[in-house]
Amino acid sequence: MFYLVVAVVFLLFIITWGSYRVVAGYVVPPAHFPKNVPTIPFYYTLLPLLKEVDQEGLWHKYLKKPLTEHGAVKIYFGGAWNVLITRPTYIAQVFKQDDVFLKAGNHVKNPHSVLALYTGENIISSIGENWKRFSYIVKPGLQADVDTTIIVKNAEKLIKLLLDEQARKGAVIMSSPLQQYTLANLSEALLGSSFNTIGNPEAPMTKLQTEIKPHIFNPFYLNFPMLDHFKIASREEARRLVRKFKAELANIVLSGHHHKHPEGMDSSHLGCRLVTAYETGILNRYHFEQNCVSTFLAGHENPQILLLSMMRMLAEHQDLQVQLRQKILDLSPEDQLSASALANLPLLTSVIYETLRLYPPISQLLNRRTTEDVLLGDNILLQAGTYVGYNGYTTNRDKEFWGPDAEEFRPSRWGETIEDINSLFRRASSKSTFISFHGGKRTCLGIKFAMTGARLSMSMFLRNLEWQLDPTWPKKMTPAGPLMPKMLRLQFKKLEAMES
Ligand code: HEM
Repeated sequence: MFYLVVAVVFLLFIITWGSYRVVAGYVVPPAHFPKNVPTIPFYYTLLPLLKEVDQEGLWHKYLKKPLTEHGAVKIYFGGAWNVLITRPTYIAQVFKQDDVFLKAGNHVKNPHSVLALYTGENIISSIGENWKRFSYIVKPGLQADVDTTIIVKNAEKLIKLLLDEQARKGAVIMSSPLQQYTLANLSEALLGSSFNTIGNPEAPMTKLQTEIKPHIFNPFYLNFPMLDHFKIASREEARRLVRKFKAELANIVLSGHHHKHPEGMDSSHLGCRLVTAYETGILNRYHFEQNCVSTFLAGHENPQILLLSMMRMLAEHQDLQVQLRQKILDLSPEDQLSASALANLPLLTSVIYETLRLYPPISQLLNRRTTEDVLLGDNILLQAGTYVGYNGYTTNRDKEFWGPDAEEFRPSRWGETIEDINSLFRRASSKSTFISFHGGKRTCLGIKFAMTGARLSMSMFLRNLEWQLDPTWPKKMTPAGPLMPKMLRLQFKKLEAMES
């Protein structure tokens, strides 16, 4: 009997200890993580699961103080503990020591997850020879001039759609029309095919995205990707949708583009380069699909979010909307639709940069892992294998660089002339105090397309429309994932130019 009791007690002890170790493995950071960096409580990551939250509200309550005081925190996200950094000098170090802080995308972190099936190995997530090969294919296509008449024509369609919606409902929820618009620009101007999205919510690319997104951004699986090891019915459905989406996207790019550019890899057209690379075996089917997906996501989501935030800012700052509209109308009608003339309009560029500074679409990114023990700054020791990421929302508001009003929307801080504005952009990027486009060797390759699209779109909107916030919009940001105004609702008025 005595031995039975001892055995039971021993067993209970082992079970309790084992469970504690498993739970503790999640709830507290690993022992080798730096002790001189504060820890964000584990439950922070679960808040979007428990109640309705707003990313900006969460930032003010939990992240702002420790991040501004220490420049780094330990945080649980994506099934692992990470060191999240924000101090510009730390970020500059990470961008510079790219091989020590090596990119580690979802396909490396959680290869079994639905997220990894979705994003996979592509130009954004890859490293080494694959990254060089993908860059060789994609970079010239993104650096070439695009046919801007496509963007103008799509903007005309969008404006009609917004006015119809306004007439029918008295206000417009902006995310879906802007997604349809940026998808049309991406497919027609960059890929040379057509997703046929504007005014067509049933278009396969829009519909599949709408179905996939709740699975991908489900905070439960984002935080506990290990659950994707199990055959859960909803996750199997998510896998089916992701596979369908990838196959359909690849087929649209292939069939929409076939033989349009006979010059193959000498072409500077992105769609042509991707298709030729696949047809000549430079890319296998997997890498072709994943690079189509990364182009699809980066190429439409970020521009969509930028337009959402910018329209919100101009709705909240009516004086600026009037001023910017006047600057555009002061240009000749041709220049109002010319990418180069608009690039020389200081106020337009400073409004875009200021929006991106305060509201970087990718506000937090945890996608690096140290390949060796390394000292971050003077005194934060990171062991090999530590996941590292950055929070651009905090870094872009660095008071030492941007001044005491760093949290205010003030486009004039960028300067009055286009030379001053561009020079501050370069200085802030090189000092890692403006990281909305990332930085260093892995800087965003789509800046030119994004800026051209944003300038032309704003010119078209301002020439034809006046807008304000719908007074019932609750001014909330998305709870997690890409940072944008949640369900932004605007009210539009048609301007005279439109009627003629
Ligand atoms: C406002 C618009 C945009 C913003 C704020 C933005 C931001 C970013 C950020 C933060 C990264 C780093 C991502 C990471 O490391 O995971 C990135 C990389 C990249 N972006 Fe963009 N992006 C924008 C538009 C675009 C567009 C329109 C394209 C066109 C397809 C594009 C293509 C890329 C590519 C190819 C990379 C990978 C560069 C590399 O690793 O070599 N981006 N972008």
